[in-house]
Amino acid sequence: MSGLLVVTAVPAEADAIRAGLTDPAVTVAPVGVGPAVAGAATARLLALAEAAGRPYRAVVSAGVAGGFAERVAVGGTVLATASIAADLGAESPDGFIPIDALGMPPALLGGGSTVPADPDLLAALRAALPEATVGPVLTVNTVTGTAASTAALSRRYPDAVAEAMEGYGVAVAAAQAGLPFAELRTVSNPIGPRDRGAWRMREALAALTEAAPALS
Ligand SMILES: O=C(O)c1cccc(C(=O)CC[C@H]2O[C@@H](n3cnc4c(=O)[nH]cnc43)[C@H](O)[C@@H]2O)c1
Repeated sequence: MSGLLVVTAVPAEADAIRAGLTDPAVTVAPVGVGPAVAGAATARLLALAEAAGRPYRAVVSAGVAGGFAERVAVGGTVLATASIAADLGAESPDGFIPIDALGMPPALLGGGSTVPADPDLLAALRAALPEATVGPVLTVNTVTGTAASTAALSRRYPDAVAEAMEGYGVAVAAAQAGLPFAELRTVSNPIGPRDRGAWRMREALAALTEAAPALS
């Protein structure tokens, strides 16, 4: 059995994690931005490792994220209790309806729009990162960029601590392979009106390096 597979979106996130890793059995793979490419690439990496007789033992989606300002500061670290596909569903005049509430047969929904973190893996990460903010992390296809959509998202997911773009896709790939999953994020920007210049990427990448020893 191989070690842990850590999936990031971009190479800068992978480099930051590698810089802090203490366990040589951890593989870090940058696979692209968004849940579709992240899910497909993770599934392929898991299948190749299994076919080679060296299956991974667990999967972590890791990288930077937007944080809900009242719950986590820029530069802070977040651990997901669940990864939620926040925009998977239907709009209606009465508001957003999550895919789970559309009346589809359960077999068509996979795990639904919420994939909980593996309890043991999450407990190990929490023990190693006691300062981390813990709560649901949303997966979005579109970076939230207005005050109105931030407020709407916050109303729909009042416990959510952060949003990113890959966690749910990676989680579904891990679940299909029967592997434990967790999501670890560091906050590069507050969720809110778009201000790309205010993203603190360097600070968030440094926090990823600091958190990396927890990945073992
Ligand atoms: O400049 C942009 O608007 C932009 C749009 C998409 C991706 C990026 C990246 O730099 C990719 C990195 C990665 O960052 C995660 N991330 C960071 N902050 C947020 C956020 O506020 N909302 C959603 N995702 C965020 C995400 O996982 C990207 O893959 C730049």
